[in-house]
Amino acid sequence: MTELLTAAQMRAIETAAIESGEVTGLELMERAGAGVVEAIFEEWPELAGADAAGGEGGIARPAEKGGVALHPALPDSPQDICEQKKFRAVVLCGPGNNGGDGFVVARLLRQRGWEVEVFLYGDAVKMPPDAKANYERWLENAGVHRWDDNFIEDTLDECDHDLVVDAVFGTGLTRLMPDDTERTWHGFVPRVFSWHQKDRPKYVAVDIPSGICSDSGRNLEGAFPTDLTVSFHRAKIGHYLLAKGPPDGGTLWCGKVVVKDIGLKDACIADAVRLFDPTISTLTKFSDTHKYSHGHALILAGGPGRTGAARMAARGALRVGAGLVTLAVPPAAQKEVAAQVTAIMLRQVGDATALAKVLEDARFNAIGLGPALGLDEDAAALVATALEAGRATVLDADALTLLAKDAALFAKLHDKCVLTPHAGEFKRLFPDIAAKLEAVPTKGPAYSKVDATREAAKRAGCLVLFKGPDTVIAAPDGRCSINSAQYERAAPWLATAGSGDVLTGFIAGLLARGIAPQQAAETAAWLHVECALDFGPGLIAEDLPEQLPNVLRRLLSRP
Ligand SMILES: NC(=O)C1=CN([C@@H]2O[C@H](COP(=O)(O)OP(=O)(O)OC[C@H]3O[C@@H](n4cnc5c(N)ncnc54)[C@H](OP(=O)(O)O)[C@@H]3O)[C@@H](O)[C@H]2O)[C@@H](O)CC1
Ligand SMILES: Nc1ncnc2c1ncn2[C@@H]1O[C@H](COP(=O)(O)OP(=O)(O)O)[C@@H](O)[C@H]1O
Ligand SMILES: [K+]
Repeated sequence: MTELLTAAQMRAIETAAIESGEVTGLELMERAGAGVVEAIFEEWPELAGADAAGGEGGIARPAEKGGVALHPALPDSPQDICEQKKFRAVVLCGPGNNGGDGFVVARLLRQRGWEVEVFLYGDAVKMPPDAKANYERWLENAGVHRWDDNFIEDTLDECDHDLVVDAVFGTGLTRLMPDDTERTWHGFVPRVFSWHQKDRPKYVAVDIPSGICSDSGRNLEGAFPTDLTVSFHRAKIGHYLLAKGPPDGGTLWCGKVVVKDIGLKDACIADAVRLFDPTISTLTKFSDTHKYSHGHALILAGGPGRTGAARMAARGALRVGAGLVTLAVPPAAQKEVAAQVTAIMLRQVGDATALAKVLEDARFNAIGLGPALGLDEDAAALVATALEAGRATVLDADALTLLAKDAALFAKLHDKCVLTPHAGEFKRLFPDIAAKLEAVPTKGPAYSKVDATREAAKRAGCLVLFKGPDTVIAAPDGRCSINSAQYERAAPWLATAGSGDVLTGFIAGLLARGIAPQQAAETAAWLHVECALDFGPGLIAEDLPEQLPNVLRRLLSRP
C-alpha cells in the first residue's frame, strides 16, 4: 500500500534527511526539478526532441543578481517573446521552494535549447536559501519577469508555447490564492479544459497545482488546473481527494499524477493515510473444509416491490466468497424474492422478534442491512436487533437514515460495524462534521474528507466508508485509506442506481469470511471499482457481482 503524505509529514522527512547529512536541500531541489523535466519528456516524448544546442548561455543576457526588477535585456511585449520558433516554455515561479524547483526546471529546459520565460511571484529577497540560490543561478544567464497578471495572460494568449510550468505554490500554500494571480488563473482554466484545442501548450504543475491544498485537495480559490502534476517521494493526500471541479466540469485539477523519486528514504509514519491496494492473501483465504468455514451472511430485504436492492447485495456477498448467503424477507415479499433467486437461501423474517430468533443461530456471522429496508418503526426495530446481536454488520442506505434519526440506535453501534454513507447520508448522520467539510476553506491546510471520515469513525466507534470517486475509509483509531476511482482508475459509470447495494453485499460477504471490518471494507471498495473498470461504460449494478470472477482470477494470477 502506498502512503499518501501531508505537507508536514513530507517536510519532516526532508528535514530528517538534511539534518542527518545524507543530502542537502539544494540537492533535493535539483532532483525535484530534474524529476519534473524527466516526467514531462516521458509524458510527451515529442517535446524531448530539442537538442542541447542552445545550452546554458546560448542566449546572452546580462546578469542581474538579487533584484526582482524586470530584467533590462528582456523583451517587454508578448510579440517580442514570440518572434522565434523553437520549443518554448513559460515557467511561473512562486516565492518559496516550489518556485525554487521552477527555477531548476527553467534552467534544465534552457540547457536543452528551449526558449524559457520566467515570471516570479513575490519578493526574491525573501526567498528561502535554496530557492534563492537557484533564482540567482538562473539570473547568471537569463532574466526574470516580475509577476504581472495581464502580461502573463497576454503572453500565454499570443505566443505559441509548448509548455507552461506552474511552480507558484506547492505544499506551502497557507491561505487563499492571491488576487493578483486571478487573471492568470482565468487564462489557465479555459485553455487547460479545451481538450480539443490542437497544439495548445501542455500544462504541468510542480508538486501540486497552485491553489490546491496538498493536505485536503481543496481549492483555495483560483487553482491552476494542469495536464500533468509531478510530485516528489510520495503522492500527497490532496492529489487523491477530489476538489470541486472547474466551472466547466468535474475534471481533475491534477490531470495525471506522477511521483518522482528524489532519493529520500521511507519513514515510518504511524498515522499516514494509505492508497489502498489489496493483498492477495486476503482473497485467497479459502478454507478446504466446508461452506460454513467461509461464513454465512444474512442480508435483510425490504417489503414487496423493494427487494431488488437486497437481492443484489446478496448476490454480491455470494460472489465475493461467503460460504452461504440468506435473505431475510418479510412474508409479504416471500413470493417475489423466491421467484428471482436460486443459490441464495430465504428465511421469513416478519419483525424484530423473528430476526432475533434467526440470529440465535451463531453460524450467521455477518449481517448486511439498509438497502430499501424502509424507514418505519419496524425497520428501526430490525436495525436495533441486528446491532444487539453483536455480529459483524454493514449498515447502508435506510439503516443509516434510521441511525441519524435516533440517538439511542446510534449508540448501539459497535466495533464490528461498518457504515457506508454517500455524501447525503454522511450529512444526515454527522451534520456538524459535514458542515465543516462544506464550509468554504480560507486557509491551508483545509479540513478534508479524510479529517471528516476519521472524526465520524471516532464518534460512531466503528468503521466509516465515505463513498465517492475518492472513497475514504477510516477506523475509530485513525487508521485511514483512500480507495481511488480517479486517474487511471476513473470509472464514473460506477455511479449507477444500486451499485452501493452491491458494495454492501461485497463487504458483508468479506465480513462473513472472517475478514476484519477495515480490511473487508477496503477490499470490497477496491473490488467494486475494479469490476466497474473491467466491465466499462454501460454497466448496471447487476453486472458488478457477475464481473467479480474475472477480477478475482486476474488478481489471483498476479505474480
Ligand atoms: N519538502 C521537501 O521535501 C521538498 C520540497 N520541495 C519543494 O518545496 C515546496 C514547498 O516549499 P515551501 O515550503 O517553501 O512552500 P511553497 O509551496 O513554495 O510556498 C511557500 C511560499 O508561498 C507563500 N504563500 C503561501 N500561500 C500563499 C498565498 N495564498 N498567497 C501568497 N503567498 C503565499 C509563503 O509565504 P508565507 O506564508 O511564508 O508568508 C511562502 O513564501 C514543495 O511543494 C516542493 O515543490 C522540493 O524542492 C523537494 C523537496
Ligand atoms: N464518480 C464516481 N466514480 C466512481 N465511483 C463513484 C462515483 N460516484 C459514486 N461512486 C460510487 O458509486 C457507488 C454509489 O453508491 P450509492 O450512492 O449508495 O448508490 P445507490 O444508493 O444507488 O446504490 C459508491 O460505491 C460510490 O463510491
Ligand atoms: K505548483
